[in-house]
Amino acid sequence: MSSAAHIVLRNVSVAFPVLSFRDRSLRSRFVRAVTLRSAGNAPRPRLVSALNGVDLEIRAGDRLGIIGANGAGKTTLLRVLAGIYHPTAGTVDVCGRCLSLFDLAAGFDEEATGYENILRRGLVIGARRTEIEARRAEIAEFTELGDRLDLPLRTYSSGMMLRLIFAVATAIEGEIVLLDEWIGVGDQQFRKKARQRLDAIVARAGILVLASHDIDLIKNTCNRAILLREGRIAAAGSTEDILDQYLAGTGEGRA
Ligand SMILES: Nc1ncnc2c1ncn2[C@@H]1O[C@H](COP(=O)(O)OP(=O)(O)OP(=O)(O)O)[C@@H](O)[C@H]1O
Repeated sequence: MSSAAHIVLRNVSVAFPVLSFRDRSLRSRFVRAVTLRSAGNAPRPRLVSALNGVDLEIRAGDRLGIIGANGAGKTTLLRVLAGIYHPTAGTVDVCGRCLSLFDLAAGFDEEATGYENILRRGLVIGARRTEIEARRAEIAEFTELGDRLDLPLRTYSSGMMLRLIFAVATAIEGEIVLLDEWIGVGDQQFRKKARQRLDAIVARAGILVLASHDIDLIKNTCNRAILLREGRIAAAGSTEDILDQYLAGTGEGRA
């Protein structure tokens, strides 16, 4: 796999327009219509800022941890890197094939069979149809779900569902792996198998970006980290330094 993978973000911001419940309600719309308010008086959405002026360069060999409190912008940043969100300002340059191992439920259809969902989910995480079809048998075997793969997804337990998600996610390779903290999946035996497979994927990837609240996971996986605070990069540096700053901010201190 090429080692030329890189990511450059310049001054990236993401803001979401949000209408309040009151502005969206049918009653409010009806009242506005009967009082003949002009379009100029239509409610303006409030903007929620999720990322603000983010500058970031990630090079081949980097294992970047993204840490920050709830709502700091971690998932939004992963989604920008995956091309799911386009920035409202700034530029994003991602060179290399991205494997998006987060947003676990995306692409699944409750009424479709396990086999059909293998294809759907594979396409969502960035694989080509031919690639998924070529690995179908291998993915099915890894799930250990046997004939149940012919049944609709709505009949699966949550553990079975996780097996399917994980098997698809880790059958495909990417130069850039985007991940959050969902690794603790399934029962004990499956978790061990899953962890080994994920480690192999991460080892082969040129770049890993891991967004997590799990300090040990970041410490054991990443060589660089950024601390996000209210959508901005508050600090960037070695994993050790950034975890120190994060834990000092939360008042937890280091173990
Ligand atoms: N679709 C959306 N519409 C409106 N606001 C959003 C949307 N997605 C995220 N936000 C807001 O953007 C900010 C960043 O959210 P994000 O999910 O990226 O944070 P996070 O760091 O991943 O949080 P957590 O650790 O809780 O998962 C939050 O204020 C959130 O409310």
